[in-house]
Amino acid sequence: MQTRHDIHNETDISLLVHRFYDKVREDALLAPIFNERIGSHWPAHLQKMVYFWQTVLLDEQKYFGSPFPPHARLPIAHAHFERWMQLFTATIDELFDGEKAAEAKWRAGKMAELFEIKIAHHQRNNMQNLI
Ligand code: HEM
Repeated sequence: MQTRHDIHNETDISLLVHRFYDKVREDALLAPIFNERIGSHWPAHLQKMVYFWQTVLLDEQKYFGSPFPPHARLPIAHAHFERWMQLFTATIDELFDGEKAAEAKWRAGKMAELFEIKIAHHQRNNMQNLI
């Protein structure tokens, strides 16, 4: 078996991103949510996510967006975040091993937690506006 190494460069990030979203696109819970929004723009989304993780993990400033707003109105809750994290963790563990690999899982977990709280807040406020 090939030994796993740490995440070092853009090639590693690109492999991580492509493998992860391959899993997402095969997942019965997550695929419809992503496909509904992304439609035929998968190549652009994947490129953006490579830039995002390059920025977060390698300190190469390639992503200049705001990560949260596109998620605010997605019809997702705890189960979706749990599955997202399972697939992300499985992808990292299959491909990499090391400090950056551990940091990727840690950062993803923190962002997932934050997004989940903000989305739940957003959903509650929207409900209140309807009453
Ligand atoms: C169940 C969990 C999640 C779902 C269903 C989800 C779904 C999506 C979708 C559909 C988009 C594309 C939006 C668009 O192009 O209109 C997107 C963008 C993005 N997602 Fe997620 N996401 C999830 C979790 C996360 C987490 C945990 C992170 C961070 C680690 C993350 C980071 C991003 C970033 C950086 C973008 C690009 C934002 C931009 O356009 O600048 N997502 N996500």
